[in-house]
Amino acid sequence: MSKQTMSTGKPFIQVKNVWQEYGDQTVLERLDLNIAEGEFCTLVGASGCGKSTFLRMLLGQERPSRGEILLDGSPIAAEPDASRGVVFQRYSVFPHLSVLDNVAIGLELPRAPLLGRLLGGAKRRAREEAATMLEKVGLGQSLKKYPEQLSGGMQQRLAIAQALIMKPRVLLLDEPFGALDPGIRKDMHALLLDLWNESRLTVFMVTHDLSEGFTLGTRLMVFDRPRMDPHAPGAYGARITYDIPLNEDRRAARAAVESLPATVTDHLNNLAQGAR
Ligand SMILES: Nc1ncnc2c1ncn2[C@@H]1O[C@H](COP(=O)(O)OP(=O)(O)OP(=O)(O)O)[C@@H](O)[C@H]1O
Repeated sequence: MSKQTMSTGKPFIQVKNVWQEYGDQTVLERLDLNIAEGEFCTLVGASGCGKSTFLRMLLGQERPSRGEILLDGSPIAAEPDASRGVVFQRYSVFPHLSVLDNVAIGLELPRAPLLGRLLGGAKRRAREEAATMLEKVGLGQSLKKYPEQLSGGMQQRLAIAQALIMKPRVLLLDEPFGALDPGIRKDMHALLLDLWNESRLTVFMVTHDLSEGFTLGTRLMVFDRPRMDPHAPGAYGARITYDIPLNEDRRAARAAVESLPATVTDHLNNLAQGAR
């Protein structure tokens, strides 16, 4: 499927009347979404309105209290599996493994569950595959280093390589660049778009940076709590109050921000700032 003509066929992911409640706190309510394969969804909204909760449900780490999420027409697996990769804001790499081993281990463990590590030719192939992926994310010169010897941006490149080596169909990113300097973030945007452009990867990315959301996304989703009862703060959950399709062309995405009514952009900016 070309990224230029996002599929209009059967949705890849269907979110049907999904709610998430913890005790008497409703965090999310009535989420209804259809997502085509290859879409790049950016998720913004005030702190605590359930964006990470939504990602955890997509990952299969949590089940919705009500409703269902379908992937290719079937209920999403109840546990994380190789079809979905995840990158968090804080580096989730293994500190005691080299850069190369951090990526190769993802290939080795599932293929050799008893031994833990592959041997001989299979091991060599896994390491070659890992090295190629690391080259792609710009870490080809750092294969023997350890995570503590890498900068923050390099560690996030490593985390992305670790997720992508498993060839997931869905990549979940929870504020992956939140801890990085602005210059490094720009490099990371370019890297992520390159990786996305050359794959059918469907991306969900939480960000507190609205311009990042508009720059990267083909679709921007705003989480907000439109109803609030001061006497029962947990009574109502957040919903997706804006679901804005963005053009493939990045410049057009920027134009979309400019063409929004000022009241909408002000509201979105307030939400994004409230989230910091
Ligand atoms: N396992 C849980 N048990 C109880 N409450 C939870 C649980 N997970 C999340 N919550 C609550 O759900 C709400 C939403 O949390 P979540 O982390 O999804 O928000 P968020 O939009 O990602 O926030 P932020 O932008 O600050 O990361 C919060 O009030 C949080 O305390």
